[in-house]
This record gives sequence, C-alpha cells and structure tokens, in this order.
Amino acid sequence: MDVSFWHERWASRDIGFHEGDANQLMVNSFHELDLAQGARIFIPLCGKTRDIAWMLSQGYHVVGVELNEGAVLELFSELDIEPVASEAEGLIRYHEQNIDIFVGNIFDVTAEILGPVDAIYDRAALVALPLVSRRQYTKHLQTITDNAPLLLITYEYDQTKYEGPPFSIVGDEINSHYGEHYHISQLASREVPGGIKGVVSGKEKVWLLN
Ligand SMILES: C[S@@+](CC[C@H](N)C(=O)[O-])C[C@H]1O[C@@H](n2cnc3c(N)ncnc32)[C@H](O)[C@@H]1O
Repeated sequence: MDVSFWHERWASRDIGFHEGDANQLMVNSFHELDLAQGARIFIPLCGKTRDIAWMLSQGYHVVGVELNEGAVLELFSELDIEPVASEAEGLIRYHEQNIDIFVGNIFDVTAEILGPVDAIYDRAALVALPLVSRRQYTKHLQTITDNAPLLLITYEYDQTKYEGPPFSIVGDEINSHYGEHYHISQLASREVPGGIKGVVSGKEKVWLLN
C-alpha cells in the first residue's frame, strides 16, 4: 500500500474503516494499560478516529501521526478544537493543549519529533499494512517509543477469501513482531458484525503488550 492508495481513499471518501464512535473493545480494555491521568498516548496512523475524543475526555494527552492532512483537519473540526500549525522537521504539527497530530509518513517520525510516549494504541494501523511493511512498522514503532506498552486491535479471518486491507493477523504473527520485547496477552474478542467488508466472517481481537 503506497501513500497514494490512502490519499485516494480519503479523496473518494472510501473510509469504511472510520467508526462513528469510540471503539468498544478499546473502551472496555483501556484500563488494562494502567495509566496515570495525563498519560500521553501515541496513535499511529490515526485517521480521524473518534477514539481520540474518548481519550481526551478521560484526561489523557494524545499524539497521533496521519498521512492525510484533510483527515487531520476533519479530526480537529469534529473535536471542535482550533489547533496551531507549525513545521516539525519536514512534517506538519497541529497542536493544542492536550493533543499533537503530525501530518506525514510514520516512517519519517523520529523519537525526538514524537516526544515522550506512555502507551501506544494501534487500531486499524498494523492491520492496514501488508506483511513486509508490518515488519518495518513494528520495528520502527518499538524504536521511536522505546517499547512503550501497547493496546493493539487486530482482525482474524480467512485471508484467502478477502485480500485486505484490513489484513488478517494471528497471534503467532504478533509474537514474531513483538515477542522479543513484550509480554503479549489477548484481552477480548468479538465477531465482526456483518463480517469483513461483508465478504467473510471474522473476529476483532484486542491485545495487551507490555
Ligand atoms: C485503516 S485507516 C485507520 C485510521 C484510524 N486508526 C482509525 O481507527 O480510524 C489507516 C490510516 O493510516 C493512514 N496511513 C497509511 N499509511 C500511513 C503512513 N505510512 N504514515 C502515516 N499514516 C498512514 C491512512 O491515511 C489512514 O488514515
């Protein structure tokens, strides 16, 4: 998936991945991260997810990275926040009190740009990438966050029935990316209502990595 694939999806409003409300598995599992008030949560490939509104409402700080600037502007508009824009080493940083969103490619984000991270939340980010990029992405994520604890949401389904994205990711693969530095536990799982893109039945799973 190159960057033009995602820009085209935003341009044509082919954004079925966007949920109208905070993700229920995330809401039910977030306490497992055991974070202090004001903790800074990193959301890679954040789109304009409503999960950000939920985290802000719970008193957390959020830092996100998203390729598509239009998505980021929509995010702030829907949050009813007017951010300040600045340049940040080739990326654009949109900032307001408890929120920083960087517009650019995740692979151009360094630990210095990102700043301190208390936890990572990955929904529809790992599963959005093909396998070769997933290897690169998970290594990069661990480097720029110094292996911060991670709440991860994945899909599992028969990959021969639908080509993705989202891609099907099983526990063994998560272990291959993260097993060296993390203890991995599955917290919950639910059937995807209507299946994956209405084509194949699938499960949505939430994992805690710490
Ligand atoms: C499947 S969407 C998920 C968005 C969000 N996490 C959510 O739950 O709604 C994937 C998002 O990642 C963005 N994206 C894809 N590749 C990226 C990259 N290399 N760097 C930053 N953002 C990227 C896309 O523009 C898209 O908004």
